[in-house]
Amino acid sequence: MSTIKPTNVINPNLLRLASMALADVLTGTGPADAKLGWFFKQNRELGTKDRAFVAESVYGVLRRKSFLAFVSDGEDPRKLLLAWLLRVQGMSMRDLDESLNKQQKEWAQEIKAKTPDPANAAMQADMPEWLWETLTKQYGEAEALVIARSMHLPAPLDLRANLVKATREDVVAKFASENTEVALTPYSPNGLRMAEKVTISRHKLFTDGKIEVQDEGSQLLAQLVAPRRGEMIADFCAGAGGKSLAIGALMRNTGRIYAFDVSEKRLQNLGVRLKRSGLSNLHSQLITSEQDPKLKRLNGKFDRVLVDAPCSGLGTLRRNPDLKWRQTPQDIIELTAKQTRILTRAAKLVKAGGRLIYATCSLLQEENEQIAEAFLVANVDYKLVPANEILAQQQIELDTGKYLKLLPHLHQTDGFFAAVFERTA
Ligand SMILES: C[S@@+](CC[C@H](N)C(=O)[O-])C[C@H]1O[C@@H](n2cnc3c(N)ncnc32)[C@H](O)[C@@H]1O
Repeated sequence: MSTIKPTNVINPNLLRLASMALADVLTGTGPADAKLGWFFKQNRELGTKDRAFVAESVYGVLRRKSFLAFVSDGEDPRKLLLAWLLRVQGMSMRDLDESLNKQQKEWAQEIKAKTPDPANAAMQADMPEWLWETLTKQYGEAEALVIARSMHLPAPLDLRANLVKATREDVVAKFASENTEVALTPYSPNGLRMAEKVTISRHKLFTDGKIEVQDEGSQLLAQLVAPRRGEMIADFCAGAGGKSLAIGALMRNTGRIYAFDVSEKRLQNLGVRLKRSGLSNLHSQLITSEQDPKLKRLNGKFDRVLVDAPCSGLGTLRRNPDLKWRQTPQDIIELTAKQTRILTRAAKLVKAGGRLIYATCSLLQEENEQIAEAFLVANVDYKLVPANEILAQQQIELDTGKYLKLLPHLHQTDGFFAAVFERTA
């Protein structure tokens, strides 16, 4: 839904700046969020509203790029931006009249006149051909289209109450006292969903560590790990610690969590979040790869090992729409090989009777079911534990079968997949 108020925001200079930011992002040479961060550093004079406009328009164009390229006859960022305002945001020529020069007004007329062929499903889905074909093979055309379209909308802002410092009720009461509308997430017992986007990073609840930003789906993965107090847990691909922190809180700061990752920068971010969280049961450890010799002494030591594997991220297109244009079929082949290597190594860390949880934020069977099934064939000392049974034990009413499979249009979360294996010997 548009938050842009044309009359008080858009002006020719802002359109120019947004086009520049978009041009940079469209080079595809790096993630959109990093490119935008760099752009804002170069343009420090931009105020909050102007930044919001630039970010919203860049992400808006990325979500609908193939449709917008069709109606604007190419990938000129100035035309794409105009097309987004007119054809996606529903602005009229009158709304934009004072912001456009003569040439832009001519472009706008042309953009308004073009209509794509309604039978072109890949354009309706707004995906590259290879991805659209893969999804239709997997889900059938009708469901693939619903999934693709659900990714055209931005994600809501989800929070997790940090049980070490506050209950969900405390957090709701605080927001209510400020007249900030917030709903309880339907599945995660500790989650909250903001009715509107707010700048949460300066809110006292956030700076005090009583809340964290975390998609409800990601919170559910921590629930699927089902850690018990006092246990030894490994988060093998911990990144900036979204799931490690949620697991630590579920354990009420008892036991020990090892947060491994190959990225020093991500582990540094985890350190900042860890300080705010008040947890003292989390130990982060940089590794060189899944074969790092440091891991050897930990073989067979863990009750739970989570592998939140590096993946295509195609389940997060609401937040990272650039991924659908940046990923290639070759990337998927390389990722699946890496996922298998990481899962195979991480499995050695699990003790007999312990569990290994494999998770991705991908929509593709190649990265999900196929990895899980091949793992079970190659590792006869593991058996599958149905995800629906684990969630039911946690009093979470969510049954997606033996695997956890979350989709935005069904669960209002990012797209996630998870499989749980138990070590039998
Ligand atoms: C999906 S992200 C993890 C997100 C994180 N678990 C969270 O909840 O915020 C995948 C992570 O795997 C890490 N990674 C990539 N290759 C790895 C490897 N060989 N061993 C361990 N971690 C790896 C990446 O640096 C990245 O942080």
